[in-house]
Amino acid sequence: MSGTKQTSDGPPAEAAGGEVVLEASGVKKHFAQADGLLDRLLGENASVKAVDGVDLTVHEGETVAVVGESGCGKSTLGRTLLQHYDATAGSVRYRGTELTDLSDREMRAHRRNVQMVFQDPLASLNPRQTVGQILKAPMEVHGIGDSDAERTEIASDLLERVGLKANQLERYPKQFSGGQQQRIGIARALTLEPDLIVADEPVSALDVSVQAQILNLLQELQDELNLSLIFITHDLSVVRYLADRVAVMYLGELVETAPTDDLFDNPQHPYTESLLSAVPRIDPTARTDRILLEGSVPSPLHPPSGCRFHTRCPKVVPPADWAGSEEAFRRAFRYRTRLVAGEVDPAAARERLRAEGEPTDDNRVVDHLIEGVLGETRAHLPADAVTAIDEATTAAVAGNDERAARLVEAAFPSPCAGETPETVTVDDAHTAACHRIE
Ligand SMILES: Nc1ncnc2c1ncn2[C@@H]1O[C@H](COP(=O)(O)OP(=O)(O)OP(=O)(O)O)[C@@H](O)[C@H]1O
Repeated sequence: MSGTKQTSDGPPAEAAGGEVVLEASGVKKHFAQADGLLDRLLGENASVKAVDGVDLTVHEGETVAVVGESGCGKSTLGRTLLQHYDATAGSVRYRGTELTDLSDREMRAHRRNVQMVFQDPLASLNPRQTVGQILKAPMEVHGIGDSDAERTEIASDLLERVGLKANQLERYPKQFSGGQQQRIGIARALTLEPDLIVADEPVSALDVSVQAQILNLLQELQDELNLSLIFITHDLSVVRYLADRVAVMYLGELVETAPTDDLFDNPQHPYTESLLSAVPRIDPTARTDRILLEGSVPSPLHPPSGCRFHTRCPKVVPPADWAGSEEAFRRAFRYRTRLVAGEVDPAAARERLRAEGEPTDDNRVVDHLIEGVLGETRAHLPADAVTAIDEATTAAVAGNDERAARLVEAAFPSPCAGETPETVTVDDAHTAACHRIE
């Protein structure tokens, strides 16, 4: 469509209902950290790659949900977009102005445009201040209202707007329930009339019974004030009716971004599929089997090569010359991942055999380990794959973990481990980064 602004990860501005408010491109936030005693002694620092090259665009009046498991980098992304953290690399533009270049004075003035609502409302409110003081403090800093009386009036209006009573201004945060405290947190975020709010897990610390009320409040305020909202959550089930678009984050990167209905109806990335499989469906015929991911998010100190999700992906791609079935490859690949991560434990296997009164010689331990992971799949693997697994497991049982890792890496290569997937446009504003997508 001519004259319509098309952004890399988002829908055309007109389709999204407004101009671009925030545009992040290639944003990284790395935290310096000495990796271990040896590294510290050698002066070598690894960095925690909490956010590692994110493109994200938010339009006026739009809600973009950022979802992913704990530790994927969602909060760090939110704080970096708001410049609470300096970006390690990349660009963050607010209504066309590059934020990473602003002077301290310019940044102070900019801060009123963007605000944050936090997960733990009580921890984010000063316990020694009354609600009135909490709401009026930012107004004083930014010169809003000509007098204390005027600021008190604005604070009273705000309190009523978030569903509390104006006469509660003199109370302290701990005199309120969790849901009410979050209403105060939201009122505080609104004091400076921002354009954009980043809400970081705003309901996950609240009782289920009040979560919907707070979500409804956010939505009402957003409609009323034409706010843009970045909604950070680990729980995809809360975003379906709240978000216009969803960005799925895994280990510092966005793996899929799509309009909400598209993402729910036509997920492309196996990580998105696994998150969606955990979302309860109202329509039982639409039920999909739960995909259980093994383990937790790997450390962002040393993220996996290639596609960062490959160590947990249920759909890892076999090499072109693989002679067996995809399913057999994936079982073998899972074994590779565990051997490489040092998670195959010969001592524990020997102990189990002993407890069951079985022989505990090395050959028996090797068989027991392979049996535990591969089961009947072993019979469906090509002969050279079986040989590689036997040799690698024998090396692990002999204590040579490095050789074990080398053997399985050579026997079970995958493009997912070897090459970083490109971000592909699936459909209009729907993008995903996975080797399975052409
Ligand atoms: N200040 C910091 N210094 C070092 N590492 C950090 C820092 N802040 C976050 N991290 C690390 O960065 C990674 C991403 O953390 P982040 O809190 O952004 O993830 P998240 O997806 O928001 O998870 P959660 O929902 O648990 O907060 C984690 O491994 C975390 O330990």
